[in-house]
Amino acid sequence: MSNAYVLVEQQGGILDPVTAELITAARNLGEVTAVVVGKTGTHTTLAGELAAIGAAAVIAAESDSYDSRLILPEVDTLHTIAYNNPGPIVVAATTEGNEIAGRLAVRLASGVLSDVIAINADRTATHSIFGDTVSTTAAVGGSCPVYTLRPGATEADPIPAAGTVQVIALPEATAKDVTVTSFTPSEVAQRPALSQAKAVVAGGRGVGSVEGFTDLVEPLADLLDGAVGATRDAVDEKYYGPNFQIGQTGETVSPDLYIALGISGAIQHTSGMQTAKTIVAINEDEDAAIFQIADLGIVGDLFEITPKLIEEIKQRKN
Ligand SMILES: Cc1cc2nc3c(=O)[nH]c(=O)nc-3n(C[C@H](O)[C@H](O)[C@H](O)COP(=O)(O)OP(=O)(O)OC[C@H]3O[C@@H](n4cnc5c(N)ncnc54)[C@H](O)[C@@H]3O)c2cc1C
Repeated sequence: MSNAYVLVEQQGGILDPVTAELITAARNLGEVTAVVVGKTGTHTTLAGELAAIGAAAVIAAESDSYDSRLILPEVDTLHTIAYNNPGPIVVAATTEGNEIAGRLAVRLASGVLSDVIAINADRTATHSIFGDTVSTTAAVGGSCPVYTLRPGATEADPIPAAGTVQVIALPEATAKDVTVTSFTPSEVAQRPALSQAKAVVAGGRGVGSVEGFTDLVEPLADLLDGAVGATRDAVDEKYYGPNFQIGQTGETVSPDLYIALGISGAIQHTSGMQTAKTIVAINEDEDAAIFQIADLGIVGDLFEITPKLIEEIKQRKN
């Protein structure tokens, strides 16, 4: 049977849920080998989970110096493995994943398809383009085609597999490596990450101020155990941080529930959230474009409606 490689997304030995999506998508291409690149011993906490979500084999390339290196450990490892035993490679379409994919494709003389939403058995892949209004299918050449898969686009379908572990040496850093000399972790939010949240409450320019976010958007998100998002205009107005921007030039989210407060529904925003399962919009303009994709639309003043909604949810929770 043909094989496919998946680069495992993990932080300090904790598996990122996107890995299950990568394995599900890669299964169309063949038996999946999950590749763990990290600090010495990382695979010991991950191997069982990787088998449970469908890795037929796990290859771990680990080194004590991993934390002080960027990108090249993953590129070197996947290059070595795929050079010796060619097969398609699937990584997450993150900033790092896209860079790894580009470098790998050059080294392996294969094509790369970025930000795909599905991978097909014939090695073609599906893109969603023009603000997610059109789907296209693209083919890619080479014996080790590289795909970056958009997080949240594929529903994880874990089918347990053998997960046979093999540990290989991670080459030590050379003069080509970027070495991290100091590291300050970013502040960890109490709320779930936007890309993983089951519920997202997003505010737009209509929220009107920083206080609009802290008094209305955040409390509603917290009641739903959800994440907070924002439009670019809300970010540009400095109502909320740029890390929370949703849309073409921000995050793409696919939650079960998306609540849009004071958001007009510009295509650059909706391209990042229109795959949400249920969309609720509150906007005082009945012609706002967001209502075209909303499952439930409320025409009215968000400053009147949101506090009532918060109160109602609180009462039902008690
Ligand atoms: C290249 C490019 C990339 C872009 N990328 C992104 C992106 O990634 N993400 C993104 O979001 N945008 C992006 N944009 C910007 C996008 O085009 C829109 O300008 C933006 O999404 C609009 O944000 P908004 O809905 O908050 O603001 P507006 O369009 O100004 O809408 C505000 C809405 O709030 C409503 N409102 C006002 N007051 C109230 C109230 N009291 N109660 C209820 N409703 C009220 C209004 O009726 C209005 O519909 C991009 C633009 C370009 C050109």
